[in-house]
Amino acid sequence: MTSAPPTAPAIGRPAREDDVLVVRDLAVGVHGRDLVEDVSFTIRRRERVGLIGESGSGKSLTALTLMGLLPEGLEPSGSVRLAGRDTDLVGASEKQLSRVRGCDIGMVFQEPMTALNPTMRVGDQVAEAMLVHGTRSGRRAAREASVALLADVGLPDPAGTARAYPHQLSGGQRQRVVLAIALANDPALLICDEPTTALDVTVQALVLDLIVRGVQERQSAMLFITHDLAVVATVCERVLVMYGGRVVEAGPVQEVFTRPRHRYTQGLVAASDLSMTGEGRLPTIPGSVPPAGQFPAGCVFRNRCSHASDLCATRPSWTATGEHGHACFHPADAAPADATVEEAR
Ligand SMILES: Nc1ncnc2c1ncn2[C@@H]1O[C@H](COP(=O)(O)OP(=O)(O)OP(=O)(O)O)[C@@H](O)[C@H]1O
Repeated sequence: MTSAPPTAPAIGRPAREDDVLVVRDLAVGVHGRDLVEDVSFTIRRRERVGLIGESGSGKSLTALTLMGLLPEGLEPSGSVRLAGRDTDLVGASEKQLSRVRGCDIGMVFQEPMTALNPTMRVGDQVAEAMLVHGTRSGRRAAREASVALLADVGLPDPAGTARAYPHQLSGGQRQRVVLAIALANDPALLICDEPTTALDVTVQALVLDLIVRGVQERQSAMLFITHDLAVVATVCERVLVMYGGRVVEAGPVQEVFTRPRHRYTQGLVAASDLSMTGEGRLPTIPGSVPPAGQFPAGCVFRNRCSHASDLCATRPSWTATGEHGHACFHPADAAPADATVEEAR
């Protein structure tokens, strides 16, 4: 077994040339307490990574930090680097960040209406995204490309849809417009935060399919935030599990979901649709997520964990076998670790 210094668990893999996003020791603080802490991971080209955890785990704050969109008063620290950009996105100026957003990083959030301008035709909004970042020269070329892109995301009558205002479209159609805008400049990374949660169940699968197709065609990487483990199992190859503002487990989806090691992940999987057998009720994780700043010291999950011992009052180090790592003193199904912390980073 190898162990990390208790204050800085490493989550990730060896650095590689095809790393698109490298996040190191990311934290988000407010009034002297950390809402997100020690978050480190990498995403490679074409890789689709899920970020899961209950409400209040720190998923959205992590994503907002990557894009420089944290609300006023929240302080990021650590480092976020994108392939091809010299600047660290943590601490970058608004000018630098706005070049990255919409060009290197595309974004799809839960509620499409908040991402769209209600007073502008949707075709113009897609064209604008291309013009702002200079990937199309000339309004006419951008307009033509925007209609093609609206067709690409499966909108019927793309030329007619381009002339519509957001309120004239259904929720699923609006989210497809947002996806078209997010993909307009062939981003290196697409970040999706619960992109289908607000949609009618009948269109959820369609939008998921379009998202996956969109990133595959552009060879983009994706970070996909959701509560829904079944969705992660469908669209992602790798998963990060967050709890209490930290990543507690990470690895290939199939491995993490079939052989979870952290007791929190084990609870999430048992309580998810993945465990649905058609009989009886799913178990739940005892207790609830504490408010930010009220997680226990040491292992953040220990006050809800039936395996917790005195050891858990100290911070568990990050332990990895291959690409599957966890931070838990009493893991389930623990194979012997084979990676030192430096190797795992
Ligand atoms: N502006 C803020 N000021 C203070 N605390 C905040 C702020 N924004 C979020 N938090 C707190 O930080 C913690 C993490 O929030 P975050 O939104 O990242 O969780 P999440 O895992 O994305 O949850 P959900 O799935 O519900 O979106 C929560 O306890 C939340 O209340």
